[in-house]
Amino acid sequence: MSANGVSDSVPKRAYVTFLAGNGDYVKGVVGLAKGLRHAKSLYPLVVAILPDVPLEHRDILRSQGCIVREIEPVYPPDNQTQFAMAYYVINYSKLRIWEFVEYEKMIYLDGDIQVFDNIDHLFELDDGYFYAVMDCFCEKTWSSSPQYTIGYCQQCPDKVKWPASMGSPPPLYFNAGMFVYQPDLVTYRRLLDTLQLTVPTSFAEQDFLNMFFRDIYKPIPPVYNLVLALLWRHPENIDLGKVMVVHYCAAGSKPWRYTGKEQNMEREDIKMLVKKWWEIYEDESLDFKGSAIDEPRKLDSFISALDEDDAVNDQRKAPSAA
Ligand SMILES: O=c1ccn([C@@H]2O[C@H](COP(=O)(O)OP(=O)(O)O[C@H]3O[C@H](CO)[C@H](O)[C@H](O)[C@H]3O)[C@@H](O)[C@H]2O)c(=O)[nH]1
Ligand SMILES: O[C@H]1[C@H](O)[C@@H](O)[C@H](O)[C@@H](O)[C@H]1O
Ligand SMILES: [Mn+2]
Repeated sequence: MSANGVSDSVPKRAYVTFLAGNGDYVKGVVGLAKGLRHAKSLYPLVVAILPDVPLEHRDILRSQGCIVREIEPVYPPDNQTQFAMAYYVINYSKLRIWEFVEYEKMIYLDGDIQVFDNIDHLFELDDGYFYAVMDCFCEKTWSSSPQYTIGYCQQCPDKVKWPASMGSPPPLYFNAGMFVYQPDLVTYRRLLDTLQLTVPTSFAEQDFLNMFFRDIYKPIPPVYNLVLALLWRHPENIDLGKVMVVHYCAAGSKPWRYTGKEQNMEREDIKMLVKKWWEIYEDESLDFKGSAIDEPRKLDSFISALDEDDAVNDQRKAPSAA
């Protein structure tokens, strides 16, 4: 038994997301915390936050039952950020989540993801691999890639075949908005060291993680991270009724900013998915009812303080030797 009465044999698992800045992504994280509760997930949501997240937002997250952990930003090598899309550069800080070794296994979810069904079973996947959903190369965000240029997508590799003249086809590439991984300090150090030797590329840490974990990457089905563009680019690969996790990553699809004006956003399936996100976000019955959970390190010192109190109490209760 550990000090807080939880059996040590229960595997230490948690969901984890990332939050930066004082903008409206905090809404996404609140929505995600409520979505995990709605799906009756057994594990908490840790929010790795950059120092620029304001106090009011941290309080909102704690009041929603999240475990808030401040992390230091991670920067790519000096003066080379111009190669990555500016908007994505802060995502290198995500690498800090490998440091969360008080958990044996974690599921990372972007703040613009919603979980509509319980996915706790993903924690049972074999150790030693990196699990994530294969991305799609068909949207304009990919327009500077060779894949996009020739119309090749790993979602339908036989439609436009990778020409032999271009060498072997690119290795499988995952979307880094959702993945199952094991925190580990050796890996953490290697990630940070390797980053300093790596020239940043368009999709920042997503490209980097793809390169780093290439040999142990195992694809999982798109039901665990529906990259919305799959709905119009590869509808034959998607059965919407079976989708458990939705990633509102397509341009104009963030539910808290949705106007319906951008391309594809007028689609009925998109309107339905945005509505479903709002239903969870606005459902007061999904608000956290317990008392705010402090970050683990502080909780540890709180527990040891309690233990000290117990020791004092025990002394008080102990019959006098005299
Ligand atoms: O101002 C911001 C911007 C981003 N984020 C966090 O960073 C995550 C990633 O940003 P987006 O979700 O907007 O990015 P995309 O989904 O379009 O990007 C994809 O490519 C990125 C490349 O850097 C990352 O890998 C990301 O996880 C992956 O889903 C957000 O969900 C959110 O958790 C913030 O907190 N504040
Ligand atoms: O991570 C990116 C991002 O999510 C984009 O919105 C999407 O178009 C890309 O396919 C993906 O690689
Ligand atoms: Mn995202």
